[in-house]
Amino acid sequence: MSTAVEVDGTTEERTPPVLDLRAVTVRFGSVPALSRVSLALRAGEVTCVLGENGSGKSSLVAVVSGLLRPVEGELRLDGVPVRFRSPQQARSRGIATVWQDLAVAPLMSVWRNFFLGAEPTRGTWPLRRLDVGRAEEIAAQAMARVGVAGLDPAQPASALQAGERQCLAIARALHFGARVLVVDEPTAPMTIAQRALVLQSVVTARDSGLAVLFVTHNPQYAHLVGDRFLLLGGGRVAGDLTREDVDVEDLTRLVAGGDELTRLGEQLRAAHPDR
Ligand SMILES: Nc1ncnc2c1ncn2[C@@H]1O[C@H](COP(=O)(O)OP(=O)(O)OP(=O)(O)O)[C@@H](O)[C@H]1O
Repeated sequence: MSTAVEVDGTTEERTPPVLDLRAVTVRFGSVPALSRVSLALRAGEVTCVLGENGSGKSSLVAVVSGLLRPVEGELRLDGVPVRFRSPQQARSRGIATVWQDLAVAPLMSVWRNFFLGAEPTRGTWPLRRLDVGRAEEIAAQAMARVGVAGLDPAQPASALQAGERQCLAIARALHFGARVLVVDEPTAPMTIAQRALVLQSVVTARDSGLAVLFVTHNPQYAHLVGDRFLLLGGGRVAGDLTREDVDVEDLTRLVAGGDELTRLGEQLRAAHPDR
């Protein structure tokens, strides 16, 4: 089912969101980390979240991933209100998160990290055995799909570079049928080649029909892959723009004016202290 919306006087068909945040508020004590943030994530679309430190990006990731529960507002999955009690629950509903400080089990092989308990087996009980060959083949194919070709799946995960680790998590999400992919880009230094790998795998996920939420500090990277841009300032939505609204220079200017975004958020809060 799709809905028709008016865009510049023309009627455009838009699919309904997979995941919809409606006026979500999150507080830490009396500090509002997010204030009435709304956001619709659609299949085959990358939504980039941008904002300076403390603007609420991690809180937004935590809400979507089931780590934080909003005090106000709601999440809807396929139009139905949901309340995730844990990241496991969000994951079981098809929301895969690639955390900023993503951990891998460094001494375990790449394929073990890929399956993490969901390994393929062969034979029937009581002779059921782990099918290592098949597991390696699937992991290697899944990694190649996100742009990491020719990888030895038997090597320890510690041999992977930072971007490849993120790709491993994205490859898992694709293989296990996630519908929403949340990528919180690491702020730690990464080579351009590693960043490019992550961006490429975000595009692969989008082209495979996932709804992608991509959190980044970098407007250039955002503009390379984003269909929509959510600008946060002081926990509020300070801008919700599409590719048609902004070119990369506009986006860079808006994000570089992070202080302005924060001030705007504070002004909005002062104007509506009850919200
Ligand atoms: N665990 C916490 N306890 C108290 N306040 C918190 C906590 N986590 C975040 N905050 C506050 O909530 C607000 C939003 O923080 P958040 O970490 O979501 O921003 P961010 O945009 O992800 O920042 P960064 O880019 O530095 O990670 C900030 O004012 C922050 O100080």
